[in-house]
Amino acid sequence: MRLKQPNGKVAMLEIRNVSRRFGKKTAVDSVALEIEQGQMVGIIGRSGAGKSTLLRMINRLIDPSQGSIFFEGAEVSAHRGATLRRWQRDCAMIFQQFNLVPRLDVLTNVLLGRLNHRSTALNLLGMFSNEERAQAIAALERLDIAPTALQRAGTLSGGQQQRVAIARALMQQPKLILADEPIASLDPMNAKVVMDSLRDINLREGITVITNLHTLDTARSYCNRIIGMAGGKVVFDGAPESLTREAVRLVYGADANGEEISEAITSTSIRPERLRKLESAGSLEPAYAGH
Ligand SMILES: Nc1ncnc2c1ncn2[C@@H]1O[C@H](COP(=O)(O)OP(=O)(O)OP(=O)(O)O)[C@@H](O)[C@H]1O
Repeated sequence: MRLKQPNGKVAMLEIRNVSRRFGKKTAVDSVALEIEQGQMVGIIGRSGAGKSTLLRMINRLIDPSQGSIFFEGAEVSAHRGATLRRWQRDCAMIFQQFNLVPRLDVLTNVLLGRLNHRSTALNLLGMFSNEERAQAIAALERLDIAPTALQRAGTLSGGQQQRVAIARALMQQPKLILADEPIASLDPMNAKVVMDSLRDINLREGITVITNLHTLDTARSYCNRIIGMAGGKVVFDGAPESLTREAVRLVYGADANGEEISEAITSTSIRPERLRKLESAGSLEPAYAGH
């Protein structure tokens, strides 16, 4: 059965009372969410709040200890074999550390996004059609990195590697993109390029994007829905405008001195004015200023 949202729309992704335990530790605790097609969702929370574990369960990199996950009415958490591979094709994942094959060239890395679309025999032969190659080049052009196509992926900067990972995700022709801290290893300028690319894919193709973010202001700037997690539970779920100071405190709690966590601490900000302030305070290399 597919649940109707309060606005009458049908939820595309339903997470029904999902929990995940690791030994005695409950990483995700009875999470229930419904996400409509086309949303750009940011998941925020302190380190250890359960954000990665939640994304990994959606993609089935790990299994829930309890509860179930549905996508377009089918129970993702029960998929096995070919059905599971199809789901992992429909649900592309982007990681903080890019997860490219560094010794392979960029074009081949992007073509790897097609693997779950093809027969095992074709994959063993390692042959890609001209059409697939043209699609891969188009994906690289879209991300403005086509000139790197024949370079080894490992020689690219972090920002370029993440763009290759996004191009590879596009090659999967996914219905959903999950991004696990996609900008946590990037400088502010590259972080902006990567977030702009994800937003562009969300807006132009209508692909749902769910992304874990360490930085509150990035979630506010790019997402139309923010989910706040603390201690494995969802403690906030709403539009960026309703993420009040009180809600932020609920998500991030208090620091060791009992003081409220300021928004600056949860921010690497990709806004120029903040960069200038950080630079003049001596906490940022001048090279980042002006982006
Ligand atoms: N494979 C695992 N084995 C044991 N404990 C785990 C495992 N994966 C996660 N945990 C624990 O589950 C909790 C939630 O971890 P998770 O990585 O989901 O948090 P997070 O919010 O994504 O944090 P971060 O932002 O640091 O990645 C943490 O206490 C973590 O130590």
